[in-house]
Amino acid sequence: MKKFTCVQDIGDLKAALAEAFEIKNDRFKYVELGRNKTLMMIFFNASLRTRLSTQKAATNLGMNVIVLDINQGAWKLETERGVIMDGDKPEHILEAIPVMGCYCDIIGVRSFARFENRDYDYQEVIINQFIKYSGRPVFSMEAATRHPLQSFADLITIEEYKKTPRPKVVMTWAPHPRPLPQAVPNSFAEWMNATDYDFVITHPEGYELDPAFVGNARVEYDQMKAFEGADFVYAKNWAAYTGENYGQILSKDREWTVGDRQMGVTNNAFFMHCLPVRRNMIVTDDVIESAQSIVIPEAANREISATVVLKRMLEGLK
Ligand SMILES: CCC[C@H](NC(=O)CCC(=O)O)C(=O)O
Ligand SMILES: NC(=O)OP(=O)(O)O
Repeated sequence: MKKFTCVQDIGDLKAALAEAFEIKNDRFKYVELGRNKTLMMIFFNASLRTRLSTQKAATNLGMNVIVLDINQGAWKLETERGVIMDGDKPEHILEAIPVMGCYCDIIGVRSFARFENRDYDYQEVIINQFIKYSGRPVFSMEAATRHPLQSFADLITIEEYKKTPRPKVVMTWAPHPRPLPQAVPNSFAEWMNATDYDFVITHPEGYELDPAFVGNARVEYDQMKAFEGADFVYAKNWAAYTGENYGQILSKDREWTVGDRQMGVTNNAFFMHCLPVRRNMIVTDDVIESAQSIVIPEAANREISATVVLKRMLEGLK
């Protein structure tokens, strides 16, 4: 595996799930694979789960780990080519990336959408520069349009908890005080569309995601109707994607906050969220603390999804 940025990069999902459950059964099984190999994790944005679970995954495989928070201690980076660098950025990313590649064997990158220009974000400029110039295998730790490590963990979790072969999975928008990226919902939709689940997306009008990610999913503007008979509810906020509204908040309607009212029409659905979550904006205290909430096992599976991806990258180095 030379890159991991999207569902296609993991290949056959059934094989990937089998590998995940094998590793979950013995997470140190491949501890020799990463001996004397170094993972470099580069964060342009904050993180808790990705930072900790990916570092744990690397140690499961016997790797050394270097973590760099680009905005704390490193030189401010110019990311645009052709800019006259007479401002407050002493280093260009096109030098920094190959230099970082000198000190490691595998690179993970977190770089959120900036919401300044939709084309810039959706062309994945930053992570694609790492893929092009680092000389190393690169995986996404959430980029501008996807979060594949999260989505792989979400799939593992649904497979562990589903009670029927083809569960009804509902991804619902929920209100948030800030404009959040479309990366998590895009990625979840991409992975759900790669399964044979009954997948539904529900959100207020104006929050339509990129059709390239929505695919064949059913879109329902009536949240209660969407929740009917659901086996899994996946809640997330995202800012508007369409046209001039890109990156904007169009609604903070707390009728969309997931509570007992909505969960009451489901098929005793499990509640999922990638975390961090704004309680009583996205979901009520009662729902996220209920027996149906699986947000903690979902977060725990981030170690497993990262271990599978790092294992495949290490195998590719041989
Ligand atoms: C894994 C999720 C990362 C990120 N979440 C946030 O930025 C939340 C920040 C906040 O709640 O203020 C997002 O929505 O993409
Ligand atoms: N779900 C997730 O990626 O969490 P962090 O942003 O804390 O890494």
